[in-house]
Amino acid sequence: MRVFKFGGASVKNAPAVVNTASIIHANVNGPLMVVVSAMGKTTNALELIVNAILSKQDYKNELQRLKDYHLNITNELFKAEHPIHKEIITVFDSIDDLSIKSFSEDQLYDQVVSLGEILSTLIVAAYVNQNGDKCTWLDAREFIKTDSNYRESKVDWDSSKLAMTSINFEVVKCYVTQGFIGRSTDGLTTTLGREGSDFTAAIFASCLDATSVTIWKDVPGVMNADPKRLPAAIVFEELPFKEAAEMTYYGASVIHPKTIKPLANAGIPLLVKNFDNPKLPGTRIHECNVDDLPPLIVFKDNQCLISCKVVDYTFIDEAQLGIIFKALAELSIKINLMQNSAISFSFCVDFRENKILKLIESLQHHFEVYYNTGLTLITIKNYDEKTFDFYRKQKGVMLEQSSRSTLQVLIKA
Ligand SMILES: Nc1ncnc2c1ncn2[C@@H]1O[C@H](COP(=O)(O)OP(=O)(O)O)[C@@H](O)[C@H]1O
Ligand SMILES: N[C@@H](CC(=O)OP(=O)(O)O)C(=O)O
Repeated sequence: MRVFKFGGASVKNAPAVVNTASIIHANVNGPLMVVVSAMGKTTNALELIVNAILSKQDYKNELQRLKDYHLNITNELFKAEHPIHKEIITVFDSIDDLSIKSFSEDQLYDQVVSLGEILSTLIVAAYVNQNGDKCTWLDAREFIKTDSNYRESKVDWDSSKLAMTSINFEVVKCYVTQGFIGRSTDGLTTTLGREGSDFTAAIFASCLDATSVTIWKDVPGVMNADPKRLPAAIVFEELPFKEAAEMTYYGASVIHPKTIKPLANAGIPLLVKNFDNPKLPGTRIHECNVDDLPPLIVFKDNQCLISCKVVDYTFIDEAQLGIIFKALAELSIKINLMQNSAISFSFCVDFRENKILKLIESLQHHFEVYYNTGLTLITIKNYDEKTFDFYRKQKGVMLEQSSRSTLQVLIKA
């Protein structure tokens, strides 16, 4: 059994859905589990709608725009009498009901934002069937069981695996299901964190003991840098799980960071392939050794550098670090780079405004706090002399750190 995952770019408009269906067609004899994300930038649009509902602002225009976007796609793909148009309208109508229910902010977020994946999978499943291939729409929430930590839910692996024993590939060869979403024990829809559909593919693969996972992207495979940043980047034919895990940890957005662990633990290869050119070999991530990997460069934008300086010339010690780490843990903020001197501790984190302002406020009770935003963290794994010199000499370096294999520089662009 194999798992395919199609992201937002693979289903961003009608021709993209047709292309996705053609890739499914070539593999539909299965057994196949197809995981699909929301179309294009739908999740961002649904976030705007949730924010408008929460701040009691008008959300109807944005909702109409998103509804039109989906209905334009169904109008291009299906005849007027096809039931899909009505199904899509029903999903959009449900947002009005959700907006007046007494959910917490995060619960409301998950109930609304998860609808992007419901919409896309209804359309893809209907189109694959119209195309003459048999596939069954599967509600991922019946199988991906999570805790109640809305927006960033943790998977209950045992319950999910148990639920998946009812999936029968003898009866149905091809299922189409949603990435990114699950269900809590409270019975409400949950989400697994932004860009979490790759992770969903890994969960299904691990629980169903798949032979491989293929994630279909707009790039020819995993490259030694984001080709949008470095057009000369080269494609890896194969990569060890360890290298891929580290790349994602440093911020390479081509694969969601939680995807690698379940696959590596189960020994399930991860293939990254190009949806525009499925014949290209792509990248195979598996247990292997690759000698002489080229320097691997990861750019992580929207970084914030925070420096905590002691106020009375005490040296930075374990107690002071304890205060800083406790504040970070309470807000679930991950450090991307850190460095200490005698009287100050500096660290770099993703700039999520709400959380960071709360963090700074809490740290100001103990330290003089300085911070800079709008920074980019560049990580170069397996650097050579040329890349090492080049990135250290970038303009605006604010912090720099290197080990025997990895150089990190934080720059103000
Ligand atoms: N090392 C890398 N190799 C290939 N693509 C990368 C890399 N780092 C970042 N990317 C970016 O990842 C994008 C694909 O991921 P993403 O946009 O999340 O796809 P989707 O949402 O369709 O799943 C590419 O368009 C590319 O710009
Ligand atoms: N639609 C969700 C989940 C996801 O993984 O999307 P994509 O596969 O397009 O990155 C998001 O945008 O966060």
